[in-house]
Amino acid sequence: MTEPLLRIEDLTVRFRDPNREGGTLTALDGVSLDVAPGEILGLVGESGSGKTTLGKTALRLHEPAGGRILLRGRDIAHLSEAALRPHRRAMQMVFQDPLSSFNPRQTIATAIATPLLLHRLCSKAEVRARVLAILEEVGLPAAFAPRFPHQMSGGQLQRAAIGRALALSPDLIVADEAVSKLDVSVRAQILNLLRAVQRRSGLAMIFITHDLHVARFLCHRVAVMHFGKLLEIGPVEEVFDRPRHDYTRALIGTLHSPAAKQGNAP
Ligand SMILES: Nc1ncnc2c1ncn2[C@@H]1O[C@H](COP(=O)(O)OP(=O)(O)OP(=O)(O)O)[C@@H](O)[C@H]1O
Repeated sequence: MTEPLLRIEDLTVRFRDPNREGGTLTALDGVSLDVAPGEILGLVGESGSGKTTLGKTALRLHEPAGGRILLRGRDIAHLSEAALRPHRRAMQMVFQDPLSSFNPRQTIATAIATPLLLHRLCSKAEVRARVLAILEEVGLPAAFAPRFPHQMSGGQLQRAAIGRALALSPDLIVADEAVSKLDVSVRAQILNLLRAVQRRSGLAMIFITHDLHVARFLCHRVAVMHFGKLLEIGPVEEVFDRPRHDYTRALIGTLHSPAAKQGNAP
């Protein structure tokens, strides 16, 4: 078996409990899983089950209370911000709401160019051509380069957000409900784009979604989260067609309902 790109071992994350003075809340409880290079792993589970916490902790946007986060074999769980810097480029996140992930006073071209220059991935002379190539890669004509975020639709902005992440040639993208705010017709286009860029670039993706149709369409494997624990993980068809847990069975029940079979897929 190929070495995993990301290995998460016994990961535990606690937050301060806002409802209990001095209390803590365990958002992730001993979660272990691997992500292979070039794989799309879906994280599904109901609200509050720990999906976002897992995605963000994998990228070290949170520091875990326990466990290991091995990125290409190197444990990054407790690295300082300075020691993390070289790894940051390799791990990018795409959020649910593209509008709030862009600076409203910056054009799309500047938003894509800034991280490229910051990480010294191209020179000032090359950056314009690079930005236009990235826009093209995500299906946006060059005319979008000078636009501001409020001058774009949700789908166009999510394309730009994917482009901004791709620009850094990451090994891993965590997409957190990246299509759930989009209209159904646009949703399918963005899912197709994600699938195409993943195939083209060979990057791995953790795709967080509460929508099981979307998970089934896009992901190779799927992990089911429940109350901060990993309930089961396996190839999409296996988990959806032969779930091992009653909870998973209940969660996917809707997928096999007559309405779902009549083509409500994304
Ligand atoms: N920064 C934080 N501070 C305190 N508690 C948090 C924080 N982030 C998440 N939590 C709590 O951790 C638990 C898991 O939340 P998380 O957002 O990871 O779940 P989720 O499955 O992604 O849910 P959703 O689908 O609603 O985004 C919840 O109880 C949540 O309230």
